Amino acid sequence: MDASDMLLVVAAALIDDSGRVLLQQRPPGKPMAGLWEFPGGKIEHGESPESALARELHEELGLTLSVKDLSPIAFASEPLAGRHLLLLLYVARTWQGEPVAHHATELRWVTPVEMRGMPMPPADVPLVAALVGMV
Ligand SMILES: Nc1nc2c([nH]c(=O)n2[C@H]2C[C@H](O)[C@@H](COP(=O)(O)OP(=O)(O)OP(=O)(O)O)O2)c(=O)[nH]1
Repeated sequence: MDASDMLLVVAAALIDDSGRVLLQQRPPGKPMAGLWEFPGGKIEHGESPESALARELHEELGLTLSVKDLSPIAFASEPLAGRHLLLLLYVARTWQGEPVAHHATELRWVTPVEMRGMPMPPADVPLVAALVGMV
């Protein structure tokens, strides 16, 4: 597989003071509609993973984060729709603003244990397991 076949995606586990993580529900009409995901999206040409994630969190939730607020914790590697998804998961505990669902159907703060019972994309399953051990 050529590197250009890779779908490079960054996502964030935003963790609040009580150890809950913010998930968003994918809207109707998109692939995997209705599933719950970590906010984030594709890295665009010329961006670092961290600057892409800060941009996505601003576009999707209206939050402001500095790249130093983002710590890498896990990644997933999965075939997805004829390509190969590399999903890089970061955690953040500080940001500015209150999240607003600009793209998602709904936002929900959940504990990692509650997250296990929510329908998520296949790539997220091992990421949730990694979060359970660290939040
Ligand atoms: N943001 C996010 N994307 C995920 C997760 N798990 C997972 O498989 N993905 C996939 C779904 C998409 O194929 C891709 C994220 O790209 P995206 O959000 O920019 O793409 P999209 O399909 O929603 O929409 P578009 O930009 O192509 O219109 O990664 C996750 O937890 N968070």
